[in-house]
Amino acid sequence: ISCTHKNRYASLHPLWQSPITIPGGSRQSPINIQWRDSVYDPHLKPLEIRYDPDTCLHMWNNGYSFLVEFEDSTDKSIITGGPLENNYRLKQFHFHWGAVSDWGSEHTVDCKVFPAELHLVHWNSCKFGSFEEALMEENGLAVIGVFLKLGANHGGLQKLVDALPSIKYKDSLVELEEFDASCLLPSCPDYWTYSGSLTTPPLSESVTWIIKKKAIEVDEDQLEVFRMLLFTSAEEDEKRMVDNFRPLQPIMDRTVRSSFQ
Ligand SMILES: OSc1ccc(O)cc1O
Ligand SMILES: [Zn+2]
Repeated sequence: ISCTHKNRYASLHPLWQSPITIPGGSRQSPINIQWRDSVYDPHLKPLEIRYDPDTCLHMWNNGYSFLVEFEDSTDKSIITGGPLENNYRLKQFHFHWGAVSDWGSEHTVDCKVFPAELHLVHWNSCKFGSFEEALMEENGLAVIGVFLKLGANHGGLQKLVDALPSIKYKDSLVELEEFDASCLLPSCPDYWTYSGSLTTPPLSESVTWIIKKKAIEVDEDQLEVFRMLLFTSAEEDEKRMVDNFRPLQPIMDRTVRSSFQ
C-alpha cells in the first residue's frame, strides 16, 4: 500500500515539486517505514554517539533549511557502531518541516507524518578524505533521522531557536559557541536502518539512514519560529521557508532492518 498523498504535497517549493526521479535511481529517500515489514537484525550493534560540543562552528540559512555546521578536520565528533563499519564524522545537522504541524517530516512510519524531522549528517572518515568526496560514494554518508512531535518545549533546541531570527534570509550566518548535538537525540536506543539517498540535490545514493524509533518533543512556538525563516534573500520577494520536505520515494528492492524486536 502507498500512503495517500494528502494535500501536503500541494504547495511544495519548486525544488521538491516534481518527485524528481533519478535516472536509474534504485535507493532514493525518504520512504515510508512499514513497521511490520521491517526485519529485526540481532547483529546490529548499539549506535555510539561521541560528539564534542567545541566542534560546533555556526548556523546558517542555505535557502533549503537551516544548518548547524561542525569542524570536521578530526574525529572529535563521530558516530560508530550500529550498522556502520567505520567511524563517521559529524558534518552538519538540519531540519525539514511543514507550513502547519499536520505534516513536515520526510520519512513516515506506517504512513504517520510528523511535524518535522532532524537530519544529523556524517561522513566516512576512515575511507574518504572529505565530506564532498564521501558524498558521491556508496556508504560515504550516515544520516541519523529524528522525528519531532508536538509536546513540551525542548530546552536544547531553544538555544538554536533564539538565534533563528538572525538568519532569516538565505545565505545569512550566525556564529555559535559550543552546542552539544546529542541533546537533540531521544534517550531510547532503538532505530531502523536502510540504504538510501540525500533528499536534496544532488540526491546522491550514498546514505546509510539510521531512523530513531522515538521522537523528541518540541512545542508549537518553536516550530512557528522555524516557519518565520525565508527561502529567499533580503533582495528577493519573501517566500516563507516551509514544506521543505521531499515526497515519499518507492522502496524498490530494499529491506528496512530494526535494532529492536
Ligand atoms: O536532506 S537530507 C541531506 C541533505 C544534505 C546532506 O548533505 C545530506 C543529507 O542527508
Ligand atoms: Zn535532510
